[in-house]
Amino acid sequence: MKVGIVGAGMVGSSAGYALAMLGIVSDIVLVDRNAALALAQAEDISHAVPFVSATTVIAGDYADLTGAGVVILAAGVSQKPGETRLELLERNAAVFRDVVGEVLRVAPDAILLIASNPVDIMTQVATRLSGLPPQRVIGSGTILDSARFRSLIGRHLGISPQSVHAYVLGEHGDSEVLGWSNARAGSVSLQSFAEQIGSPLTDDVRQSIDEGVRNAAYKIINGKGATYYGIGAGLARIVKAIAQDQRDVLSVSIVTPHIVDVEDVALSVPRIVGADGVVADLIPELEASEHTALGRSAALLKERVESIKF
Ligand SMILES: NC(=O)C1=CN([C@@H]2O[C@H](COP(=O)(O)OP(=O)(O)OC[C@H]3O[C@@H](n4cnc5c(N)ncnc54)[C@H](O)[C@@H]3O)[C@@H](O)[C@H]2O)C=CC1
Ligand SMILES: CC(=O)C(=O)O
Repeated sequence: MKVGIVGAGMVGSSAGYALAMLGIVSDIVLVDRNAALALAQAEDISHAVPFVSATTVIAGDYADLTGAGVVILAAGVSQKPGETRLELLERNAAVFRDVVGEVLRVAPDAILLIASNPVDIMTQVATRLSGLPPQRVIGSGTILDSARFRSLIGRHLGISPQSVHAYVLGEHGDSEVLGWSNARAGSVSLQSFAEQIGSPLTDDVRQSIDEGVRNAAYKIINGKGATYYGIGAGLARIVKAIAQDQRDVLSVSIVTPHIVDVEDVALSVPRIVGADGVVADLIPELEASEHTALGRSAALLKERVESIKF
């Protein structure tokens, strides 16, 4: 499969690097309005390829995306220290008005994989601009937040994050909802396992994990200006599910007809991802407080998406 990446900055190039390291696609094409940057990133990534895979990595123009199975959209501006994701909306919506049409002109059958922030709203913008079915316009959503959640739970319990099954729901942003009530260590409820090993999930522990997940991006951006390795790996993980028709359960964002009391809003719940994009949703049973918080998150996103013209 050929994968296109529009936006060859930190996120786009990290996704390209992660994909090249996985070695699961034949071709990666990087496109950026800064052609020199795209070329430099492609060259650099291609020099890592001989160590692990045979993926061809080039820089190109939109025409070079012809035949792509997936196109990642990581173009636009990113947060400055202290800035929220939602503050990027108008600028990145303007970028998508140019980019989405260009991509579809040459790759009408591609699944669009959205990374640019605010990712849920950009997913809804891309869905509307493209006219594609929502299942084929997938935002990375809370895949990164779920990884952060699993990582912090795993650390607390002393088990691998891959053995923690836990999802962050709703917005990829400040209103996100950590799904504590559904979280599992292996097949055991988190609370039960934590008590068995004498490391209970006290209110303080939960609070500290919640803050660690919710504020991760702010802390990293303060420290090094941007986040990119985590989302790069997350995007590669979604491409793998599509390229290999894996039907993996991943928390990703698509326009969802109905969630809590909100209609037609893009946000994340666990969904099954395969060759045709999102194949089905796994709407979790939530505790009352989580259900209310998910409704608030959905309503906030809906209000913001209705505030922009596209
Ligand atoms: N979904 C997620 O979990 C995450 C999303 N992000 C978001 O990803 C986006 C990219 O972030 P970075 O790579 O750090 O930014 P960056 O500034 O390093 O890269 C953005 C690239 O987009 C290019 N670009 C801008 N307008 C363009 C256009 N019209 N056509 C083609 N290329 C264009 C720029 O030349 C630049 O190279 C941001 O919106 C950021 O907030 C960042 C981290 C995590
Ligand atoms: C920047 C961003 O969206 C993140 O790292 O979560």
